Amino acid sequence: MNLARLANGIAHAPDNLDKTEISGLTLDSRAVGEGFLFVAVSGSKVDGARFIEDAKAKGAVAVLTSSDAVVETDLPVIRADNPRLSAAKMAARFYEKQPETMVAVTGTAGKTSIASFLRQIWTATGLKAASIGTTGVVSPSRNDYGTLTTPDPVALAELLASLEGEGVTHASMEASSHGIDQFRLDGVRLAAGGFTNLGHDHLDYHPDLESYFTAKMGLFTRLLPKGAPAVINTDDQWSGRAIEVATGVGCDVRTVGRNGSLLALKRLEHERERQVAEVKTPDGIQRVVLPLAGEFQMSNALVAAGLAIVTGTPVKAALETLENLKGASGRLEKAGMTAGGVPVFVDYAHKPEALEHVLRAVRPFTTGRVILVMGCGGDRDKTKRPMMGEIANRLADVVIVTDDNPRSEDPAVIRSEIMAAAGEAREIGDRREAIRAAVGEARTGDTVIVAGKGHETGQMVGSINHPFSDHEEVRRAITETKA
Ligand SMILES: CC(=O)N[C@H]1[C@@H](OP(=O)(O)OP(=O)(O)OC[C@H]2O[C@@H](n3ccc(=O)[nH]c3=O)[C@H](O)[C@@H]2O)O[C@H](CO)[C@@H](O)[C@@H]1O[C@H](C)C(=O)N[C@@H](C)C(=O)N[C@H](CCC(=O)O)C(=O)O
Ligand SMILES: Nc1ncnc2c1ncn2[C@@H]1O[C@H](COP(=O)(O)OP(=O)(O)OP(=O)(O)O)[C@@H](O)[C@H]1O
Ligand SMILES: N[C@H](CCC[C@H](N)C(=O)O)C(=O)O
Ligand SMILES: [Mg+2]
Repeated sequence: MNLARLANGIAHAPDNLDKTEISGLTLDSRAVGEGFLFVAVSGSKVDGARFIEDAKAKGAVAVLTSSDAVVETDLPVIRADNPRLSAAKMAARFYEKQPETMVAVTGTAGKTSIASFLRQIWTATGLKAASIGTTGVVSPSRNDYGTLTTPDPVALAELLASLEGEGVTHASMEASSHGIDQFRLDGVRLAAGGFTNLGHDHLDYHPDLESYFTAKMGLFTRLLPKGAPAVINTDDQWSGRAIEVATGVGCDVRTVGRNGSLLALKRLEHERERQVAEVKTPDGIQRVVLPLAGEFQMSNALVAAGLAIVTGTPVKAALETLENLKGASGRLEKAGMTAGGVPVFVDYAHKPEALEHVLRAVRPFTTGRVILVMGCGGDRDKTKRPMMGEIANRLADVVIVTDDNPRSEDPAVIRSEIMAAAGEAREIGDRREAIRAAVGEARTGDTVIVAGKGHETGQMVGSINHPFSDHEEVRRAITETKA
């Protein structure tokens, strides 16, 4: 694409760019190819401007950087006040196509589940749908493992174009606070947005909870077009504030939950691994069956149904399809059952509120003890550690503290910070051994939860990701215990 056209109205380009053709763009010099525009931004670790010469050596033909950056290069330099935002807009212009109906969901917990549920509702009603998020990308023709919750803007734009090329018309995606803050979604043409809840997470990145909330609200204040529907869960401490913000910027706010204006949860009965609800809808009361345990899953299902409804799915169909929903991988997922009939769940709770919800969710059908295996990630918000230790100690009967992606930190130090608040908890650093111990001591009536890694397929120690799956380890432990 012609560079002058690519930059037009998005960034200030020198006058002589009419003849420069761009074959791609990237924020990472390591990904530059022949004929690329290199976007040099200052990051949390380094200043991308340091890599302009590397980018040039790899074939970059122009640079986009901030208005005030001092750069020395003979490549043409395009300037913008906010080069991350400009990069997202340029990527959208470069790749052009996107699924016709794009929906993004934000909040501390439930995004992956909702993105998956929404894709399943759309698919069940005959649409070609995809979901994009922490667990990867799922579409009628792919099931790719993911790394980031919200991909970088260029990868995202490329992905959306390729989904459109596959014939996908509806796509749901997760908007992480990092993603919103770093302008990764600013090129996405959104039809609707959703909000789940706000809890303690990522306070290593955001200065405090208030700024974390403000970042999340960027979905409504910046990313949704004026008048677009915003589906908000009513049952969180932050729901009122989120409704206020979304209403204030002119979103068409529809709420779901106990006091929902679109979908109101009137009665909820928990059975062992499913729940039955009565939901008040604009078309009257409808019975809803959800084949998943945990009240939080009902909340997620209602947000997903709400998002389907505001993007055109009939109310009755949206709620009926919930009966066949599959949980997202590693979200309170039964990974196996011991010989004594003890269910062993793998769950992605790696933050306080999630852990609390999951421990509460299994209590109604646990006649014996709740046995929990948990840890906390290295190089991530350290203040979560004692909070999660305290919750584990208060809500589980047996707690085994183990490793969960120590990354560059000393795993023993991470464990000790959890242990300091975890009462009688036991410490078994080796996650495989910890899972084996939990499964080994489970008796009929107990429930085992292995928390923190969910769908992940590796244990990150230093910078090496060692293959590791909680699902596999649970199955192995069950087999070994039976033998
Ligand atoms: C803290 C964080 O979010 N960092 C993201 C951010 O990096 P940054 O801009 O701060 O990077 P930096 O290392 O300081 O480098 C600055 C710039 O120089 C560039 N560079 C760097 C080295 C080089 O050799 N050449 C080069 O061009 C980098 O590509 C970057 O553009 O922008 C990059 C490009 O989009 C992201 O890849 C990177 O994600 C890192 C890998 C990451 O781990 N992010 C996590 C924390 C994250 O985003 N998580 C959220 C939430 C998860 C959830 O709870 O669901 C997510 O959406 O996944
Ligand atoms: N609505 C909810 N309220 C509280 N906890 C939840 C809710 N939904 C899911 N959880 C808990 O949070 C974990 C992560 O759920 P999910 O992956 O759907 O959320 P997420 O917002 O995508 O999280 P992440 O930001 O880590 O990717 C689940 O395994 C469960 O423990
Ligand atoms: N997207 C989350 C994943 C955390 C998963 C947990 N297993 C950990 O390593 O802390 C993050 O990067 O904070
Ligand atoms: Mg997620």
